Amino acid sequence: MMHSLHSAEDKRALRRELRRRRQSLSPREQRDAAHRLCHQLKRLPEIRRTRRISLYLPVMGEIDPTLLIPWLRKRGVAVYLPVLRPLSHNSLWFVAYHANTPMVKNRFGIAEPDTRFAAKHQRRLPAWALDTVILPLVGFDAQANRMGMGGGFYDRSLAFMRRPGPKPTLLGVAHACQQVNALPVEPWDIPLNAVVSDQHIVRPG
Ligand SMILES: Nc1nc2c(c(=O)[nH]1)N(C=O)[C@@H](CNc1ccc(C(=O)N[C@@H](CCC(=O)O)C(=O)O)cc1)CN2
Ligand SMILES: Nc1ncnc2c1ncn2[C@@H]1O[C@H](COP(=O)(O)OP(=O)(O)OP(=O)(O)O)[C@@H](O)[C@H]1O
Repeated sequence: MMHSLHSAEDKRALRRELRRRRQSLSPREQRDAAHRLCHQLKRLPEIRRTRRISLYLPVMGEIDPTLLIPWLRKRGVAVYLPVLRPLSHNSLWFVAYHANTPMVKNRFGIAEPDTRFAAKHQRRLPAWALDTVILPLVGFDAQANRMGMGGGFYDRSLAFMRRPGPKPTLLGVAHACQQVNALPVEPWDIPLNAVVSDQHIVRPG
């Protein structure tokens, strides 16, 4: 693998390679990874005390965090999904997700709760109102640095983390095969509290 990423071109190439890696996992490997991830997550103190958590519906080989939902429901935890904000460039809202939530496809083809419904029922929150955010990662390193899809969606939505005030726990999740030696840290990157894979938990520092 590459030792350093000096250009945007290198970063794009690495993102492409890591996306290819997770997409080449078999359905069986995906299923096993999802179960192992769920097991790792349930052990985390941050998850055991969460009341409002956002996760995501997996696409294109992303590790599946949704096996956690029944366990969260039993504990009375409110579950949210990211929704693209219509009038705010590349940032996210978080909308309550239930079995009967009306869903629509966003411009990337990812199912998300219908915001018209969410607005009416006041079930739409900015990230600061959550206590845990589960982020889908394309790549991560041993320092828990992250690489996402490249849209800056989570970084923009979490920019408030730099200011005083309430701060959710940020947990990146990924397949173990998405780990690399080192990722470049960009000025806008918001640090994670941990990265959780199907095989281990990585904390920064
Ligand atoms: N499951 C899931 N949901 C998520 C994210 C995610 O990474 N995974 N996001 C995390 O940010 C947000 C959506 N961000 C995304 C950013 C880029 C692409 C994407 O597929 N881009 C295409 C090319 C762009 C296009 O189609 O116009 C690509 O890279 O091939 C998808 C989602 C919110 N929801
Ligand atoms: N807080 C911010 N304000 C303005 N632009 C931002 C902010 N955060 C990130 N960006 C922009 O978003 C773009 C994508 O950033 P980057 O490549 O780090 O995405 P990513 O972290 O992989 O994606 P994501 O956050 O969606 O998982 C960059 O061009 C960056 O300038």
